Amino acid sequence: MKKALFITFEGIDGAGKSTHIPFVVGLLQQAGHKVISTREPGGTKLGEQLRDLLLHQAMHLETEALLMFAARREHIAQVIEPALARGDTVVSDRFTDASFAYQGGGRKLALSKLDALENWVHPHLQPDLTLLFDVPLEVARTRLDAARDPDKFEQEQSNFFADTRAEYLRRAAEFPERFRVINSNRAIADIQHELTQIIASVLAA
Ligand SMILES: Nc1ncnc2c1ncn2[C@@H]1O[C@H](COP(=O)(O)OP(=O)(O)O)[C@@H](O)[C@H]1O
Ligand SMILES: Cc1cn([C@H]2C[C@H](O)[C@@H](COP(=O)(O)OP(=O)(O)O)O2)c(=O)[nH]c1=O
Repeated sequence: MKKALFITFEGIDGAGKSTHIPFVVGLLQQAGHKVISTREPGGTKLGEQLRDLLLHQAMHLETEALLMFAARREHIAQVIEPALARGDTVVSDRFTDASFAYQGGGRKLALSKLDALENWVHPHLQPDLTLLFDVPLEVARTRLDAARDPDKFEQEQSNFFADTRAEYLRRAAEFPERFRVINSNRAIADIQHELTQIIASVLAA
């Protein structure tokens, strides 16, 4: 049986990660994996209700962090762990690195509090591979302006995204064994070429 993988997609809003998820899911399926594609915040009925609050309702930054992890707890229990236990591969549009980047980097919640939540909610679960889509802020902003109405996070100022991006890159340097940083300021075909190589090397490992 194929080894079940847990793969996460990360990046600031507008970096292009959602664009590439179907492509990577296709690569994994071609390699014989059954793939569960999911997202955070969300992925469960309760999680999607929490997502709606998180993306549209102003709240204290600690409430925001706690609700992100509450949604994650449900997501792990109902979706991620059962899928991995069945031998399915899980692809998630964001996971805990997003809490460190947005609530920690962007909003300045103490990283020690996020460490505590992570150790509580998933002490033994980490992604096998985290694809970090990295672009300059102005590129992300231009893409978002052209694409959609902004939610609560997407309305933040550029210094918020500079700090969010910096925390993502700091974590990529801290956990090089699972992170791959992808220069997302390129043609989609070039990014797909790199993704094909990364997935091939992970599947061969
Ligand atoms: N490499 C790219 N070059 C040009 N436009 C892109 C690229 N990647 C994504 N886009 C466009 O940018 C917008 C945001 O992409 P999306 O994948 O939704 O970003 P994210 O999920 O990271 O917020 C979309 O309109 C998408 O078509
Ligand atoms: C998972 C997670 C997401 N977020 C934020 C990042 C995004 O701005 C937002 C929703 O993520 P996302 O699904 O990437 O938004 P979209 O579909 O609009 O591209 O939630 C956090 O702040 N902390 C978290 O832990």
